[in-house]
Amino acid sequence: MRELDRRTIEEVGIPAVALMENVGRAIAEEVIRWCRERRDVSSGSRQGAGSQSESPGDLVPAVQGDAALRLEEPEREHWLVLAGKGNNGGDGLVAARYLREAGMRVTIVYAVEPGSLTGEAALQREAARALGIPVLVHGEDDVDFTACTGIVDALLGTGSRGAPRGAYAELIAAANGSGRDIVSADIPSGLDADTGAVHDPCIRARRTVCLAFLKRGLAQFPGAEAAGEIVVRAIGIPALLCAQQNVSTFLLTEEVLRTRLGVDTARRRSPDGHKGTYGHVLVAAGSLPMSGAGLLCSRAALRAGSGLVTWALPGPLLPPMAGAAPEVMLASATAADWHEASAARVLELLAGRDVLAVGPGLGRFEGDGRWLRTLWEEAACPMVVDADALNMLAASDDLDAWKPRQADTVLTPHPGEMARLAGLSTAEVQRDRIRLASEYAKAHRVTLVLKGARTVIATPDGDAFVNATGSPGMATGGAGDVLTGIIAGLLAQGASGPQAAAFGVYLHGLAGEAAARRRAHPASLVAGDIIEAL
Ligand SMILES: NC(=O)C1=CN([C@@H]2O[C@H](COP(=O)(O)OP(=O)(O)OC[C@H]3O[C@@H](n4cnc5c(N)ncnc54)[C@H](O)[C@@H]3O)[C@@H](O)[C@H]2O)[C@@H](O)CC1
Ligand SMILES: Nc1ncnc2c1ncn2[C@@H]1O[C@H](COP(=O)(O)OP(=O)(O)O)[C@@H](O)[C@H]1O
Ligand SMILES: [K+]
Repeated sequence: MRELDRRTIEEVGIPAVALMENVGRAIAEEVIRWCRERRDVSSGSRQGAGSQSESPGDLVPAVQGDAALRLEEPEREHWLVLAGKGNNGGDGLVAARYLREAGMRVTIVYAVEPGSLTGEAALQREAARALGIPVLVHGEDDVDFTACTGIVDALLGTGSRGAPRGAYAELIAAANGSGRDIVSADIPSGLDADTGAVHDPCIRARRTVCLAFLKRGLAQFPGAEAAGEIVVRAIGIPALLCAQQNVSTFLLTEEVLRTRLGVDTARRRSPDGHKGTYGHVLVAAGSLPMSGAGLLCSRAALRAGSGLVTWALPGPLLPPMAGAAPEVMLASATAADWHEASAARVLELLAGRDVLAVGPGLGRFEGDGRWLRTLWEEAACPMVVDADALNMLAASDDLDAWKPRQADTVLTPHPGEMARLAGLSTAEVQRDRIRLASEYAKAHRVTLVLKGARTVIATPDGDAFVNATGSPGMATGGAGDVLTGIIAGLLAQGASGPQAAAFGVYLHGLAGEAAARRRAHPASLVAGDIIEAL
């Protein structure tokens, strides 16, 4: 049993069966929500075998007053609930009851002889039996997966060890092979909840109802792919215990942004606000071959709501960039290319400005480590460090000797940059993204944004947030420069480092999704589209 469950049950005295009831209900609600959304997408088209079968015993759905458990024409649905012999199976059996109460057809498929269930799961077996929910037993009865409209995977949960064996493996393979939508209880059966290792076989879920808190293995690839959409649902474990138990990894939702991070997700603007109200970003970025990076970053900062943006760039870039984005102010930071002493000019330009974004498209130059160190130590305002500025940071072997920054600092590495920062290979970074990001953020007192699908935002205090917004179309040059601008723009409006980083990543992903929808194909997305979708 998980430590949190144990403490809730033994120390607080909440009965295990009460938790299981909450779990099963949450799973049923998510199944019903799935059915509704699926129907919305297929605009009412009837599907599956449910439509040709009778409703369960001509029952009138008993949950008509409960919106989360209500479904129009529930008899069109016939779900199989695959139940293992442990508590995960017990969760599924409770869900079966609620789905049945909603008027859906439900058949329980036991992986093992039901008489072998014990404890709370055995109680649920009896309740399901008393209600007359149809039962099949793997190995004894034929299970026709094609006759169902969806599958609840309650085979294996956090008590699972190693690759699924025997009946479990056979049911997982059959469920995947059926092509039916699968909603998993807690974790997709076959996934290691801690490491994210995907065993063979492993359920391929459309949605995973993760119970009580985000399991790390679900939040990162390849586990994330098996989990599908992740929903974290409360199950009655007191928040106090979660805090004491150091639950520190969260799925980044609007609610988490509001409650855990204190973000005003409505982004209210004061009716009498003026451009000065919303801050001024200085972007130190761009070089001749990579001028667009600075432009994208500056435009994104404005679209994120910063009142003013000035782009500090090499003088020779000024004429070609003039007018490229009329809203962006330009300031020459050096007569020719970037050089070590130009840090002083950037600091001069920072006077009266609120945030420094540094890195996109800079390139590397002689003395760049000292250049960055000057900015790091002397810029008293919040700072976002990206791209080549991260490589400068990584190349500096005396980072610990740098004067610690007092203002918020946000680093935004992609996995390759993170590898250089941490002295690891990219593969090693990807293997354990959450732990690595958290350790780095705590050790260096920065907010670290480890980019890529399911971006991780780690705070200096040890929290980690996993973002689920975004589109594969965002794997395109310049998308990271846009993110840097967004985070800087939010910092300029008064957000803290963790707030700006988390909200920025969330908004960047939403904009990427919207931009991808606007194109004929996500592959056609370019970074500028993300800015236009903000
Ligand atoms: N009271 C609690 O502790 C609560 C637990 N909850 C649920 O309980 C789950 C954990 O339950 P359990 O600890 O009972 O464990 P599981 O239900 O995950 O599985 C344990 C059972 O599966 C078998 N098994 C393990 N690995 C296997 C493999 N590779 N192949 C085949 N069989 C395997 C074991 O022999 C055991 O019978 C959670 O994921 C969650 O769904 C929730 O109901 C909330 C409350
Ligand atoms: N498959 C994906 N799903 C979601 N977001 C993605 C995906 N691929 C890339 N992104 C996002 O796009 C951005 C790419 O940034 P980066 O690699 O720094 O590109 P660049 O340096 O070209 O700007 C990051 O924010 C990353 O999280
Ligand atoms: K499961």
